[in-house]
Amino acid sequence: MAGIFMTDAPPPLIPARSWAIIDSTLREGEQFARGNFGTDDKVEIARALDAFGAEYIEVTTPMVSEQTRQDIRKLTGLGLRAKFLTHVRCHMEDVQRAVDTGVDGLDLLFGTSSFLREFSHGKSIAQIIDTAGEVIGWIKTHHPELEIRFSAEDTFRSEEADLMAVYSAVSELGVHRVGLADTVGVATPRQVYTLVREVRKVIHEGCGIEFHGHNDTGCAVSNAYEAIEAGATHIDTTILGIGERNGITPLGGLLARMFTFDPQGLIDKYNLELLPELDRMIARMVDLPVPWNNYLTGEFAYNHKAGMHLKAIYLNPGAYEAIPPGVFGVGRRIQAASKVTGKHAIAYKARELGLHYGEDALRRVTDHIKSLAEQDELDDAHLEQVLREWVSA
Ligand SMILES: CC(=O)SCCNC(=O)CCNC(=O)[C@H](O)C(C)(C)COP(=O)(O)OP(=O)(O)OC[C@H]1O[C@@H](n2cnc3c(N)ncnc32)[C@H](O)[C@@H]1OP(=O)(O)O
Ligand SMILES: O=C(O)CCC(=O)C(=O)O
Ligand SMILES: [Mg+2]
Repeated sequence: MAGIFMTDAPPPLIPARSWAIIDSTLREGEQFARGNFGTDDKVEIARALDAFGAEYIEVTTPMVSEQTRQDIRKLTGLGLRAKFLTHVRCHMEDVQRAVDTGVDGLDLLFGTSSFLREFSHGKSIAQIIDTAGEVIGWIKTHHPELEIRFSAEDTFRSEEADLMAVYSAVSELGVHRVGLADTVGVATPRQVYTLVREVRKVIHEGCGIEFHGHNDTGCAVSNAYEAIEAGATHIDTTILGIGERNGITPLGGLLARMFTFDPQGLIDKYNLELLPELDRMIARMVDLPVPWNNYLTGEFAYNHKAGMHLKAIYLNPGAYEAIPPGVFGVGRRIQAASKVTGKHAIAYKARELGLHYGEDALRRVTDHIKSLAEQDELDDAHLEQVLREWVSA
């Protein structure tokens, strides 16, 4: 057994240092149905993400309103360690407004699918490349200190030849990162893996690759994982996954997935025990509960109930847990008094109370508890009462 990770851990397949989080709760999260953060909320979110250790915080474009522009200035003036990026259209006016906000970089985007070319901005691929040249050239001349990312919005419904033309053009213009966005959540993990590998071939060596994945078909976490496996360097997340429609890769889901490959790397990089606070903070701000089955922090994410599980859990929690909850600041709940319980769990509970049963008595009290629980769940007090009554029966 190797420490808290229960097994002779294999060497990490994907080192945590090979990728970074761009948390977009303050951008994509503002596009969530109930994401309407005031200035104080934004400051609280940014400070919490910074305390957690998020490498980047993405904020909404200053084009939204004068208040948004002032809020960005306030956030970038907080002196946080996390870098701020603002998400702007690949458009001169937007960029010129954005460079004044104190951010560390600009996340440019331009839709490349036929849907967005026809129904959003109306530009051809050649016009997109020309505009990108003008905009990126201007930023590099006037603000060489800024990180520049260029994303082909709706990447996974775009023609591959168009994508390669756009990505190689912006790479030659010297962007720091290119973005692949699964804007409508339609990509499969294999498509994400393949496309990231293809994009890597047409961009310069030091160019990062960012992945942004929506969760419409339930693949946002798997797709982010495949992107990393294929060589992506940055993943967009939001706290609780909030975003347009049903949202994007949740921070907690990404952490859970990646923890299994390099636990120590994640522990070194982030203050993981702050995750429950982050989830609760956003739940409060959007006035919704943390989902019961939320990754790591949901009320029942670490609830153990079946007798076969409980027997093993008491001996070694790793038998039925991939990730030790304590690392993420959460506890486990052992639900021993249910109809699906078994004698080992009951014996364990009894021992905790200093009670001991012979084998026959243990079988009988277990069956009694199972039949009581058929009618209604027993709470701990009721279980204790039954165990005490039956030991002397
Ligand atoms: C998938 C995503 O999440 S992308 C990010 C989405 N984020 C946002 O929309 C940020 C919040 N948006 C806003 O506040 C507003 O939409 C603004 C300020 C950006 C623009 O507002 P308006 O000028 O009123 O335009 P409106 O929102 O109705 O339409 C979108 C405009 O952006 C243009 N556009 C869309 N994508 C791009 C792009 N990548 N580069 C340049 N222009 C673009 C459209 O052509 C349209 O402009 P048009 O009226 O000249 O055709
Ligand atoms: O800029 C990006 O890469 C992502 C934009 C976005 O939110 C999306 O495409 O869903
Ligand atoms: Mg999005």
